[in-house]
Amino acid sequence: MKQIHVELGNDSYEIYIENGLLDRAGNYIRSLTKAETVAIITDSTLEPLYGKRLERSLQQAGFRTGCIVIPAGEAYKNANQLLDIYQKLSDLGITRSDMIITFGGGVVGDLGGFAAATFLRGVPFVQIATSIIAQVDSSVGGKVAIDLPSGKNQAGAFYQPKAVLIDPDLLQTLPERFVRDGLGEVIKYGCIRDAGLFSLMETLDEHSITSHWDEIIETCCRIKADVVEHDVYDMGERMILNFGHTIGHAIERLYGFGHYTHGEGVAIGMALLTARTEALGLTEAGTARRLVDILKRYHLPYTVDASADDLLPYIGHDKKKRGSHMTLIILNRIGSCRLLPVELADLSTYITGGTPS
Ligand SMILES: NC(=O)c1ccc[n+]([C@@H]2O[C@H](COP(=O)([O-])OP(=O)(O)OC[C@H]3O[C@@H](n4cnc5c(N)ncnc54)[C@H](O)[C@@H]3O)[C@@H](O)[C@H]2O)c1
Ligand SMILES: O=C(O)C(=O)C[C@@H](O)[C@H](O)[C@H](O)COP(=O)(O)O
Ligand SMILES: [Zn+2]
Repeated sequence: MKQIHVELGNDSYEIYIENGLLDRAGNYIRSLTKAETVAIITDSTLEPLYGKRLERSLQQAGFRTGCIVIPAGEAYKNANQLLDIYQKLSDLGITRSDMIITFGGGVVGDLGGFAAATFLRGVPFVQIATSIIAQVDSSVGGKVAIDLPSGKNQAGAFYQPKAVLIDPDLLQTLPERFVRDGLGEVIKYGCIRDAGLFSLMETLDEHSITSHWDEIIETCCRIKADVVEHDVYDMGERMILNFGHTIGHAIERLYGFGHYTHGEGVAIGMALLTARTEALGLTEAGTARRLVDILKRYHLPYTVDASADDLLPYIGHDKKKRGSHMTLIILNRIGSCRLLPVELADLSTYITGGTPS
């Protein structure tokens, strides 16, 4: 069992990474709370696969359980589903001394976490992360949100979980497309902070990487915990976790949520921006090539059939926009990045669609 502490004062918590953890989740959660009732928020793919196992573990630990199932996919990370969850939490009689568990990928974690943050002005919650994106990124750090017609994650909160439970065994049922999707975020971690992780991924492929999940999940969670501990409210350093997201989020919104997965959008965003910053002499020569090569290796996209003019209206809603400037995250080289404040009028120098060039 691996345990990573996230030090955030009164909001501190532990990340537990352990194969088979799902069946022991009840005991872990019992050690955190005297709650009578636990509301599980999950999706329509996960509930039939694992719902009974999770409920059994919770009931054995003395909890009364209720399960709220949302339709699977990014298209449902929205206000309608949020209202539906509020109603069901109310029907279950959830109080502030009870507990919510988000059991799923990043969509369930973000949407269910936002419900936890806002229902009764806040009910404690635990993230049980089931996809690669959730196990390496979204379950840690307390960003919870829903999408709005104006763009990704446009309504949300910073609301930390009481614990994060990660069972890498669950990845065995994750569909291939979402394995690749998650690798988009793992490649991001290599780019921004860990040249060794990036090099390791250059020696593996989508099959051999499966025997490295524990190591990769731990590495990414440690980076994320460290970044979040320094800047929980995303005022500066935390923005590095947004590398590739400015263009990526605009692509997700432009094509309709769910057409491109989040990791696919981030992959294209990293490739396009890095090609541009390398051409401008801001990024070490050869970096964009290595990035495109690793995206090809894991069958991730790096081009988009859209222009800068298509993307710029959505980029205008990015949360890194402050007044008349936007902060971009650019690579110095693989493993090292920096924040680059750019006047909005100059954004088109950096933002492109099409193919990295
Ligand atoms: N809050 C954050 O810090 C943060 C970080 C990264 C991404 N995100 C958000 O996360 C979302 C993407 O996450 P995602 O890729 O996990 O999406 P997701 O939750 O939609 O999961 C992807 C698909 O895989 C299925 N699935 C998940 N785990 C499974 C398992 N073990 N077995 C079988 N099927 C499984 C889901 O049902 C879904 O169909 C986006 O909305 C993104 O914005 C948030
Ligand atoms: O935790 C963060 O901070 C991140 O930026 C992690 C990202 O991978 C994640 O996609 C996040 O939800 C994006 O946040 P947003 O503030 O751009 O909506
Ligand atoms: Zn992301």
